[in-house]
Parts: sequence; C-alpha cells; structure tokens
Amino acid sequence: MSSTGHGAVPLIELAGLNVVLPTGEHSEVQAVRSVDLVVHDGERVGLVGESGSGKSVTGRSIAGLLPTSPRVRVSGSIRVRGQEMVGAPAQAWDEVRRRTVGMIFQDPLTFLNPTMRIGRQVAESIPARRGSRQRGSSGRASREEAVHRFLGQAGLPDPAQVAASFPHELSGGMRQRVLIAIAIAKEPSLVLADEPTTALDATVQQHVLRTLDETVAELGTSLLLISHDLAVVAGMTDRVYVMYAGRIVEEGPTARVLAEPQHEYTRALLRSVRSLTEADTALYSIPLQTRQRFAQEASRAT
Ligand SMILES: Nc1ncnc2c1ncn2[C@@H]1O[C@H](COP(=O)(O)OP(=O)(O)OP(=O)(O)O)[C@@H](O)[C@H]1O
Repeated sequence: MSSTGHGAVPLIELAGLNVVLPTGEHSEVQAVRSVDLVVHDGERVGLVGESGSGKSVTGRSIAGLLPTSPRVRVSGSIRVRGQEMVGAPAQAWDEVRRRTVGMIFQDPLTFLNPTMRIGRQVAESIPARRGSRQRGSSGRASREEAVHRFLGQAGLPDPAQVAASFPHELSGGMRQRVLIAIAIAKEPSLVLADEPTTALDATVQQHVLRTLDETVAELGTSLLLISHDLAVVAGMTDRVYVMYAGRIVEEGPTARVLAEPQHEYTRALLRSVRSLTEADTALYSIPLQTRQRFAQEASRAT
C-alpha cells in the first residue's frame, strides 16, 4: 500500500522518464528529465509550470502521442495500470487511448475532423462493446441517445443541434465542450486535459472548467490537469506536480504546496498569482465552487 492509501498498481506511473526531441537537423532538446509522476484511480492531479517547462511533452508521453520521428528518444518507464509502455507497439497505445486515457487539448480545431458532423465524432469514441449488443435501428437510436447525453453532460444546451453541426459552426467554448464530450464518451479511467481553456476568454473559461470539474466528479474518473495557470490547477486538483526546465521540482497535496511551497520556482509562481489577486483579476478562471474549496483547504493547511 502506498503512502497515499491507494492500491499497489497506479493507473499511471512515470519513473525516471526522459524525452529528447529533435529541434533541427543537428539539434535536439531534452524536454523531460528524470520525471517521476503517479496518478491513482479517482485522483485529481495537477501538472503546473511555465510555458516550455515540459508539461505537454509529459502529457503526450502518457497518451503515446509523442512525434513519431526516429530521432525522438524516450527512456525510463511509462506504466499504464502496471503495463510497461516504453517500446510498446502502436496497437498497445491505440488500446490505451481507446480505453484508458481520454484527452482534451487546448485547440479543438486541430483535434476535430472539420468535415464530419459532431454527432458522428462523439459516436465514434463510444466503445463498440456498448453498441454491439443492439444492432439495427434501435441500436442506432440508443447510440444517438448516448451521443446527446454526453453532449448534454459536457454542458451543451441543445445536444441535437450540436450533433448535427460541423466544428466550424460552433463557438470556441462549444468546441471545447465537444472535446469534453468526446473524452468522456470513452468512459476513460483518466481524463488528461492539457491547457483545456487557455484559448478561451475568461467567462467561457470559467464555465468550461466548471463543466470539466463536475463531469469528472460525476464519473469518478481520474484527472490529470496540465496548466501554466496555478490558479486553475489549485481549484481543481488534490495533488500537484510543479515542473521547471523539464524536471519535477516539487510535488504534494495541492493545498500544502500552495500554503508551504518548498521550491523557489513554486514560490515565484505563487507570487505571480497573488499579485494578480491584489489586482482583483486573479483566480478569474476558477469556478466559484472550487475557489471556495481551495480557500477552505488552504486555511486548513495553514
Ligand atoms: N514536437 C516538438 N518537437 C521539438 N521540440 C518540441 C516539440 N514539442 C515541444 N518541444 C520542446 O520541448 C520543450 C517542452 O515543451 P512543452 O510543450 O512540453 O512545454 P509546456 O510546458 O507544455 O509549455 P506550453 O504550455 O507552452 O506548451 C520545449 O523546449 C519545446 O520547445
């Protein structure tokens, strides 16, 4: 039993992970350096750090979505439910993405197929095993019902209309909710959200984060939330990793890390949030409910 009281096999376990990426014909960058990171079932974990610190490359490693160039070098260990994935065949990664990890990225337009109606894109991420029992028109009807339910769960007010739309017909906030619907339709064990609201304006950010917060809670899935915004991560996670220059520099319960940051870089991140708070613009992106929870946890931790 681990110190966090969870079972012995974590959902995700990175151990000593290194990732080197080519940046030019004769140059490369080590984006991830000796990273240890664990996500247990049902946990909400944050990965925070400034732009370029290696968060996305870490997230992509977990989803098997690193660039395919032979010059990409990955060493160390990536375990998904105990199964070693470094060096695993592409089909094994397909399986992880189909069953275990649902992803939400910053830019929905690069993820969505522009020529396919939203309904079909959501339907395609529903595992086949669920539709296979009912064939024919009743199977189609129940699939359509499921698509509408997932779109509704992701906070889209008129699921039927959204399902009939193409991506370009929706607003940025709606497209981001579609990504949430696609991610949860797989009933994944982990929702991996990489800067899910960074491209949205503040009010829409707040709504989308609240939806993500509620949906993850409702489904009981784990969450790995990647963000440069400490305020967002503070409001939605129980444990946080702080990343700087490819390394994890600090890890712990979110409330403790915020209340007693050990690393100078974490203190600097916190100072930037606090100075924004003074200007009354910080925490703008945190849903009210989670902001209150953060405030309570922070006061308990001090
Ligand atoms: N496909 C890629 N090819 C080459 N280098 C890359 C690639 N993706 C990221 N990098 C480099 O890896 C390092 C880490 O980038 P990463 O995107 O993980 O940072 P990040 O913390 O997620 O920041 P951001 O939020 O800006 O994406 C950076 O030096 C970046 O330039």
